[in-house]
Amino acid sequence: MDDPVLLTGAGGRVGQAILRGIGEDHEWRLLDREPLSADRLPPGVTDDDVIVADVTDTAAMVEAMDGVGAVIHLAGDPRPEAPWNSVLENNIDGAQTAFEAAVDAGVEKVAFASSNHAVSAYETDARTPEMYRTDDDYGLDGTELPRPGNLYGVSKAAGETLGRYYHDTEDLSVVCVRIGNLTESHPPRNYERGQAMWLSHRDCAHLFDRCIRADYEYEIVYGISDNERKYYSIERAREALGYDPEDDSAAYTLEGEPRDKA
Ligand SMILES: NC(=O)C1=CN([C@@H]2O[C@H](COP(=O)(O)OP(=O)(O)OC[C@H]3O[C@@H](n4cnc5c(N)ncnc54)[C@H](O)[C@@H]3O)[C@@H](O)[C@H]2O)C=CC1
Ligand SMILES: O=C1O[C@H](COP(=O)(O)O)[C@@H](O)[C@H](O)[C@H]1O
Repeated sequence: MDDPVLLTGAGGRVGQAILRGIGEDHEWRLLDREPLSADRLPPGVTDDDVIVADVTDTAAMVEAMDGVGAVIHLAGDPRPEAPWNSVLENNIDGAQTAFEAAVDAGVEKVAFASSNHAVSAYETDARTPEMYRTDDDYGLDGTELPRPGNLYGVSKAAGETLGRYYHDTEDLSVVCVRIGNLTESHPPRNYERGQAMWLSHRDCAHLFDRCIRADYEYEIVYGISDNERKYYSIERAREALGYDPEDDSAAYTLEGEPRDKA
């Protein structure tokens, strides 16, 4: 596809993992409410391609979407403990503004950054920590109802529902990626939950590349690496998007050391 991709929240952890991995593979328009320093821009992207704006600003969002082929919507409050006023404004209002602006501008597809916290209440006391281990069969595949464990998770479930609404009423192609736990270089240390839902930087970049390139209607997929410990299925991401991850937290010790060097 030749049209630029709008990436909101471009200066954050997920945005930078995407740009470092596939920054040279697409034309970009980058949006964040914080200015982006030159070291956060991929080669060929200049300040002219950067918009400093809040995702709740309708006029700025409509302008940012002009001529865009696809949107990766990451901007929001990522804190599991975030208070209601923040997730209401940044995550729910922000997502609604992004989807509506995409429709207004005739954008074809939107990838929405959802979260494991949209379903974290499935991790009951009776199921944990066993469900984080390889010898346990309990799993989620994206067809289950949301079951948030906090208000941040509620906001992500709301974003998924907004995506469903804009798909059904406006024919917008929407993929909701329930991202696990993104860390660089090694999985989260001494944290079984984090190792079960690890998303490496290169798998993150590849997954969102597939969100830009694949054809889909409405999808909910899990965004994790191919971890041996996983309780989230990545089959739908493979089938609908052509996701083919390379990493597995089992290649590291619980302390995060590569096993071939341990
Ligand atoms: N990092 C992770 O492991 C996970 C992240 N996610 C989701 O992915 C998205 C990105 O997360 P991170 O990169 O980790 O967060 P981050 O905090 O590192 O980056 C978020 C970026 O969005 C910008 N932003 C926040 N609110 C904004 C607003 N109202 N308008 C414009 N820009 C705004 C911030 O300035 C920041 O650059 C979030 O929606 C988060 O909920 C979901 C699951 C796991
Ligand atoms: O949605 C998110 O999830 C990850 C993993 O959650 P955690 O509670 O196990 O740390 C979190 O690190 C990230 O900040 C958040 O946006």
